[in-house]
Amino acid sequence: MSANQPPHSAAKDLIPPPTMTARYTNSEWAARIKETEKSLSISKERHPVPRRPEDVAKFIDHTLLKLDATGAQIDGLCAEARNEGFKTVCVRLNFVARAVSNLRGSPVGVACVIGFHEGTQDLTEKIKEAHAALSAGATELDIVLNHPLLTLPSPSYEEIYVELASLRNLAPSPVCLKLILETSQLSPQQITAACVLASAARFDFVKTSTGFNGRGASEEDVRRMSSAAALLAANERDGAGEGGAARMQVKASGGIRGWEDCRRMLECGATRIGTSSGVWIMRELREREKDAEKGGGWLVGRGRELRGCILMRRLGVLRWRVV
Ligand SMILES: O=C[C@H](O)COP(=O)(O)O
Repeated sequence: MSANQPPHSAAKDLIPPPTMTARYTNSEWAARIKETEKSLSISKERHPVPRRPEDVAKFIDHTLLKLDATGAQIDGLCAEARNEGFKTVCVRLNFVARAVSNLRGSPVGVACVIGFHEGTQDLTEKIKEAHAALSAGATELDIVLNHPLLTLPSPSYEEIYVELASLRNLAPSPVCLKLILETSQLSPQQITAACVLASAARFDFVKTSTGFNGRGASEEDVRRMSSAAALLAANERDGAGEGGAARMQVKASGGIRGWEDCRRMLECGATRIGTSSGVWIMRELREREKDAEKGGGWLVGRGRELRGCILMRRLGVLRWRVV
């Protein structure tokens, strides 16, 4: 099956399964979340970052979610994704079938946003959208968390979990499920809570932002999400928690405009980048490669004083620039 074929052979006839029932009460969830927050230590690790454009491309969801996007723009997006070797194109439901048809025969997947961008649609609506997206051939679903339920004075953890588990039930692996937290709307503790619930519902990714509400991805949020995912997976291995069988990954999205933003997110532990600037990032990387070929070079260090240096030689002059 190619990556952009419907994940279920009979996806067109798929009947949405019944919604899941609650797993724990709100106070039981609250205790689990509190325990996770207590044991959470935010990693300062610098994750290895690829540099070659063709390697970076595999981390990128090439995204076009503007409400006024046209069919021609979606065709262009798909052509760019094919050329660059991006991981997926990320589009709204009305363009999934078009993107699938454009990308047939290529390894580029099609991600569809669900509940975009507020996240407050009821579960039936989200299930309908997810079902339609899968039937049209989406391979990944980026679902917006109903974040107002998490920010209530008494958060509705039960309701959030039922929603996530029901969507996972509708879209089992290998469909890749990402939960968009909209971190700009959440406190650090609420971000941890969302990670606990997503992991318990066996989501593949937690994702920072829609790009339509408040600030986008931040290093702090990505580090917190990545550390929480690692802790939850370790707890699961020890039989002590609610973590997914596999470690959840982190998608950074919103406001990632150039290579420097992209690099910082990968270094903090993101393994997927959602951006509408993918082509510019690739262009920038290629220009850097050309610079290096002209006689300069990249020196990347992890010394105490310098995080990394670019050695550039232009007209026989050596120049150092701290990055
Ligand atoms: O999901 C991805 C975001 O919508 C992309 O946001 P951006 O347009 O700020 O790159």
